[in-house]
Amino acid sequence: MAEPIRVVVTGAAGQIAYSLLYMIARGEVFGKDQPLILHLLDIPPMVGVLEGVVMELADCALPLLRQVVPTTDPLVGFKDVSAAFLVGAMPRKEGMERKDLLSANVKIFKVQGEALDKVAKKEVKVLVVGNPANTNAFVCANYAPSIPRENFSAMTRLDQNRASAQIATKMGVPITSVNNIIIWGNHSSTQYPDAGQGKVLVNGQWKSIVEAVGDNAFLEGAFVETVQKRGAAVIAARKMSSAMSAAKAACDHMHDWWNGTAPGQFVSMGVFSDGSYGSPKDVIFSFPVEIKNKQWKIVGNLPISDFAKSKLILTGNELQEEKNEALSVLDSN
Ligand SMILES: NC(=O)C1=CN([C@@H]2O[C@H](COP(=O)(O)OP(=O)(O)OC[C@H]3O[C@@H](n4cnc5c(N)ncnc54)[C@H](O)[C@@H]3O)[C@@H](O)[C@H]2O)C=CC1
Ligand SMILES: O=C(O)CCC(=O)C(=O)O
Repeated sequence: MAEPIRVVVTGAAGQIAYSLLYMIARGEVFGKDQPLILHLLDIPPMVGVLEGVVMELADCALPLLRQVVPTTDPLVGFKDVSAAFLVGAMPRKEGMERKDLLSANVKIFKVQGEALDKVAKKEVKVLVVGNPANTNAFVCANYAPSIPRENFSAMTRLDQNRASAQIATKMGVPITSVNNIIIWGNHSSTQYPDAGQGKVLVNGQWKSIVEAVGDNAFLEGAFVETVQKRGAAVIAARKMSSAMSAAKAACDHMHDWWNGTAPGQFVSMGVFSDGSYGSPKDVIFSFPVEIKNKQWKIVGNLPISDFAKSKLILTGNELQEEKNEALSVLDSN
């Protein structure tokens, strides 16, 4: 069997981590033959809860889990890690937009970027889940200059999964019969869920979603809005934000980064923009990517409708504004 790798989950005493840790430790991300040392990072007031999580992980009796390292010190939490799930942050409450969390949360990602820079493996893959995820990932990368920028990403996979589930329901097919739906831009209500390149398996044949659904008003209206507002709908219903589905999406994201995407299939990830598709450069923008040998590549030359272009501009502008605001918060500290 391979040597164990070290994987850190921040916000390890929180609700997403409660589902996420189990999925990782079962081997659902890095493989069923990859032993793991899990680092659990949270803040001092959560030490008691963290102890409970450590007890439960032991009681799960998981064969791949070789050691658990609970800590409140980022320099211990990030030491020698190969993969980092940055979940720990303040979640929004009903009535807030995710960007309302900016001033509180960007400071966390500055400290964590600095710690990653000092003690993580240089090839570490970093997935930012804590909101506002795109801008937090931007901040984290900026404070970790010795780690390649390509190693930082933000999670829009939950939005992709939500969008695929909407289409599967509409078409009455299993979720495995839907692929290549794209989430463009920010993990916020300006994101653009785009079914334009998507495919659906109907009666044994892969067809374009646009043709199979045959309802543009739906694809440009209710479908987009449902996905954009799904996080808020879950908060309104549960009085807490999405957790089980967020944990599953984080596993999907890191799994595909680690293991690659199937030929012809792409997934959505927030990554540093190179200006593709008219997006602003140097913000963390969600694009369709293909992954090989643990390296992602933006899928190029996809046809984009005028409707889609206008949506991409909107979400790109928001990311540019968030980036400026984050930089001014950090400057004033
Ligand atoms: N990108 C996405 O699709 C999604 C993002 N989220 C975001 O994920 C974040 C976490 O959500 P939940 O687990 O539900 O929240 P939670 O409140 O249950 O847990 C957050 C945990 O982070 C810890 N924490 C706070 N500051 C920390 C720091 N500096 N270092 C380490 N840990 C720290 C807290 O003590 C707490 O244990 C929120 O920002 C939420 O908005 C949630 C769902 C989906
Ligand atoms: O919506 C939020 O602010 C928290 C959870 C989240 O990001 C989501 O469910 O998409």
